[in-house]
Amino acid sequence: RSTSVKQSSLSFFYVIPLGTNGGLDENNLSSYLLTSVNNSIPNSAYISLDGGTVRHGIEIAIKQQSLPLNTDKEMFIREQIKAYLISHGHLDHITGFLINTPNDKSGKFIIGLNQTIKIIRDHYFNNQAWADFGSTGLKTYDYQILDPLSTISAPIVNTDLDVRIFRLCHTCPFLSSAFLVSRRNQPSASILYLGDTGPDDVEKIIQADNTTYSPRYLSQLWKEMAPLVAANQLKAIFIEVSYPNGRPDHLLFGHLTPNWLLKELNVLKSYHSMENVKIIVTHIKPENGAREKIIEQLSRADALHFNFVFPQQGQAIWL
Ligand SMILES: Nc1ncnc2c1ncn2[C@@H]1O[C@@H]2COP(=O)(O)O[C@H]2[C@H]1O
Repeated sequence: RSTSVKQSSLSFFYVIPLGTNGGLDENNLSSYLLTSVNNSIPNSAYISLDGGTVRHGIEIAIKQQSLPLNTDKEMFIREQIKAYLISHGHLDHITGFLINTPNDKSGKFIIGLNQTIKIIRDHYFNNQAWADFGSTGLKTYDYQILDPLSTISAPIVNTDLDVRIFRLCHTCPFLSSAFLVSRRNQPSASILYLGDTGPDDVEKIIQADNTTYSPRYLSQLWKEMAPLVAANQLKAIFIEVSYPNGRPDHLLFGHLTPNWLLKELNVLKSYHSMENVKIIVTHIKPENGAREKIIEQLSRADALHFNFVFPQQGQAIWL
């Protein structure tokens, strides 16, 4: 079973995976360039969803001809990546972005939850771990803090894209987030990018009186996505599967397996058929044939309701 991610006259978005794995290989960490497509031509203004591997991913993308062969990677980073949307502050989602900050062009925004921006300010841009390229220092970047309780999308400056944020649990109560990125201009369309997340049934906070509380952020997210799926506006969901089945729940560290992913996606499918939404599987931990196992585990009968895509570094995806 294969799902086409090739160019079509009906494409709304162009995605270049700069890094697809969940850790271990520093050359291939979570990062996805996204731009809108009009008349089959990708717009030159990209955003970066997470920033794990940046420069090396662009080199691979040029080799794969997902970017023109004469692309100058330095110029591309400076001129064509307009904003970094960071799902959470873990190093594997931000390290490539950080390393490239000294040569970046000013006037860009780092976009995320208040909690994520605080990690960047306090732990990276603190003149100890790294120079302060933020708004309190060298001012290369400004911070765009998004409110997860707002139902309105915010513009991403210098692009034709808008964004809305949602909270996720990644070892509760540590927060990660999901971005709903939408085209501002007609025809409208959206993609949903999730940072790391554990399953609702596993992510629990133990309270002071020893009772547990489950925020169930994924179930809230699926409820919000259902109308977009029904309207055929949601083109893709980028969601993680870090480990193959069999990983015990207490060793998930805030991640999903194929079984947990299917359990979550079936909640969304209970609202509407998912046949028109591509499910782009991110963040596989590159160990012990995990990728092959996960692909196999997501091809079983109960997975056939979903169009899974397994992205490869540098290989473009048209949505
Ligand atoms: N308790 C733990 N023991 C060992 N490894 C851990 C533990 N918690 C987190 N990790 C690892 O630290 C990583 C941080 O990034 P990830 O969440 O992608 O994946 C996490 C695991 O690989």
